[in-house]
Amino acid sequence: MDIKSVGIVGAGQMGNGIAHVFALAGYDVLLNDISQEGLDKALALIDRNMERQVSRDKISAEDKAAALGRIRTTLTLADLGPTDLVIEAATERETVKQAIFEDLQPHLKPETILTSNTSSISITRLASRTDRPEKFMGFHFMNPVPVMQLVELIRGIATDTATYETLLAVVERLGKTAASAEDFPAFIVNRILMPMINEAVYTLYEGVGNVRSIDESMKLGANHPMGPLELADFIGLDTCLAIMNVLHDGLADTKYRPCPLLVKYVEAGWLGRKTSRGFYDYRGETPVPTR
Ligand SMILES: CC(=O)CC(=O)SCCNC(=O)CCNC(=O)[C@H](O)C(C)(C)COP(=O)(O)OP(=O)(O)OC[C@H]1O[C@@H](n2cnc3c(N)ncnc32)[C@H](O)[C@@H]1OP(=O)(O)O
Ligand SMILES: NC(=O)C1=CN([C@@H]2O[C@H](COP(=O)(O)OP(=O)(O)OC[C@H]3O[C@@H](n4cnc5c(N)ncnc54)[C@H](OP(=O)(O)O)[C@@H]3O)[C@@H](O)[C@H]2O)C=CC1
Repeated sequence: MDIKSVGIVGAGQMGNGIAHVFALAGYDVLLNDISQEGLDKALALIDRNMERQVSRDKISAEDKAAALGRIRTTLTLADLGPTDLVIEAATERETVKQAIFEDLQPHLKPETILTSNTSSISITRLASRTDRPEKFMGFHFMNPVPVMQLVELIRGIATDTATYETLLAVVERLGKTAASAEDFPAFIVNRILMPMINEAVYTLYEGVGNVRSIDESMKLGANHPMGPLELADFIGLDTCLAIMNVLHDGLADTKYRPCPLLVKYVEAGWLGRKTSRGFYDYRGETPVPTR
């Protein structure tokens, strides 16, 4: 199938990044969210991130203007009905995602491919609640989307080959690299990355190190571009906890037990960069460790 238009549900950090790369690759993009403020913020961020690419000669000012012209926004989910491909990038909660697919379904063309950018949730289970499990896939972009090369492609048990091949061609047109993962909790990247982040929070919880020493150790001692706690704040602590819960529930192994300190930060509403406070406090000029 030739994909020309893309509907994106959820205009958070992933939704805006996904809209950014699809628009630059020439797709017509329709971005949906439940709040107008969310949509306005996403458009402003896309503009700023594209401007950075212009200033670094990655794209031309004409490319930027054309891409921005291809992005439309809507608060009405049903408006995504005529698009060829839908990418759900709303909050990492299964009930939220299921409700979106249920509400969207009556408005879709029969041939529209449905995908979720979920970090961890079963694709087979999400697909089984729709009218098209054979045209449903996990389409997992990495954060920040304009920079990260990888896209994980996850087939549910019922996904057909044509759908997989269509998405493979889309990834190629985006100039990114696809990796196929089987549909087990958190797939490949987060199966490996999230237990490391959770272990970093245990290292903090048990007093082995403080926020700064843990992050410095992994940056300077293991050459990670960001320390694990800085990265957790960047991803969102609510998302990190949701992924750990999916691993813990889905694999029934205590080694995936979310650190109680991670739970406490989420309970406090300290979700990382997006709420200006997490393992670091971002409200001042420079981030200040909270422990
Ligand atoms: C949770 C999940 O389900 C899965 C996940 O996504 S897990 C998270 C995966 N992501 C990571 O692990 C990210 C780890 N961090 C990094 O790789 C780096 O810190 C980083 C790329 C984010 C920033 O790198 P940096 O060197 O500190 O910053 P900076 O020099 O400003 O940026 C590097 C490049 O990225 C670009 N960039 C950064 N953020 C950008 C954005 N949002 N949009 C466009 N470009 C961006 C910059 O323009 C710059 O480009 P050039 O090298 O071409 O000049
Ligand atoms: N953060 C990351 O590093 C990565 C995240 N992901 C996955 O991407 C998805 C989105 O994550 P992320 O962008 O970080 O999360 P954010 O919290 O930044 O954004 C989620 C967005 O979805 C909106 N939303 C919530 N419910 C609905 C709904 N019913 N309809 C439309 N929009 C809705 C939220 O609005 P409001 O704020 O008003 O609630 C918010 O704007 C998750 O599944 C996550 O696991 C995948 C790869 C990396």
